[in-house]
Amino acid sequence: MIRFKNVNKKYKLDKSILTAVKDVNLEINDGEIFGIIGYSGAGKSTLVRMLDGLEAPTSGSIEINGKDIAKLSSKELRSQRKKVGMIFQHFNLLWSRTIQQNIELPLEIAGVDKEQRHQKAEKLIELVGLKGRENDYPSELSGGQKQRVGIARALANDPEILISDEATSALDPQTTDEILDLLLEINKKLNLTILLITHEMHAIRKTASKVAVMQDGQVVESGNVYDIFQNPQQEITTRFVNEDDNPNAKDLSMTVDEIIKNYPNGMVIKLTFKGTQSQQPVVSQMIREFDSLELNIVEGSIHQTQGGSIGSLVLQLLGTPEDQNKAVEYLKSVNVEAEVINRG
Ligand SMILES: Nc1ncnc2c1ncn2[C@@H]1O[C@H](COP(=O)(O)OP(=O)(O)OP(=O)(O)O)[C@@H](O)[C@H]1O
Repeated sequence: MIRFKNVNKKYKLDKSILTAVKDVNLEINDGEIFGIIGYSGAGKSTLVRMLDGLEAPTSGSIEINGKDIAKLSSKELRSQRKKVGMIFQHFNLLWSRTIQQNIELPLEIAGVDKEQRHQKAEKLIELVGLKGRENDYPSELSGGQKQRVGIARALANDPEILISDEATSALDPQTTDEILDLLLEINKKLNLTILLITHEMHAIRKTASKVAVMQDGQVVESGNVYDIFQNPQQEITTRFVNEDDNPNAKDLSMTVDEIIKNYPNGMVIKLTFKGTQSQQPVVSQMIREFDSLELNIVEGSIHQTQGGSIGSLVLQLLGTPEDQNKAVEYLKSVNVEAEVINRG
């Protein structure tokens, strides 16, 4: 477990003192993906530097598995730092080294022999999906592939914690999603604790189970990602949630009148998902259950969080009126909110 206890970090400037981190208290459980979100200057990197032992808090403490990092001897700190892997926005790869050599670098520094280094790098290359590219140079890779090398290198020393510091900020949306999927896979496979530092709520929604929102050095809101998406308390959190095109923040693109005009037949219903684990089986089960039932998707916007699906789906149900009614009852019985917009 990682524990930030009343952590403050102040910097002495020429004529004043700048508080970069103020009274931060956080607990991050083993194996959890924990997001820290904030705009530039919020104090995220300062937190990370303190967690990696590069800087000490001005007051308060940061503990990893019960040990205060600031109190470790330099030898203990070196061995502790091996347990923390880092990936960065600009990858920080060595351009004169091949992919394999980049991944082997931390093992070389740790004094691991050549054969073991090779074996380990091969496994990691496979894990991050870069088999066949071992002898390429970073300049020959796309941004997403470079980040895969960064991830493999960060895992070389079998860390317990992976810090992702804006690791997807330089990538396009599709590549971002591929890297986030890889982080999720690694988290599950290796039971790795991942600290996801970002200014993108999308990255948090897709991967993290908990999140802390930082502003001016303080954690202004924290909790389960799903709850925070449903009900943000602070203005800044609402802004982040809306930036992610949150389906809760938007009404349907068609008005009810337009829906009725465009879909005059059958029954039109709006389903609202609030943390449903999977909406597809619910809908396909419903069609299978009632023989005469057919459906058209009118519109919808559903996003996935680690706590389940959120959003809404408007469906036109065709079939006997009896089956339409039974379908609505069925949806209610599986805890899906179903509002009848129109009966044709
Ligand atoms: N070594 C330092 N000396 C003085 N001030 C610093 C130092 N490091 C950070 N700061 C200040 O602390 C505040 C928090 O900076 P920090 O880099 O932690 O924010 P951030 O959320 O990581 O932003 P970014 O994403 O832009 O890096 C900023 O006002 C910054 O100018």
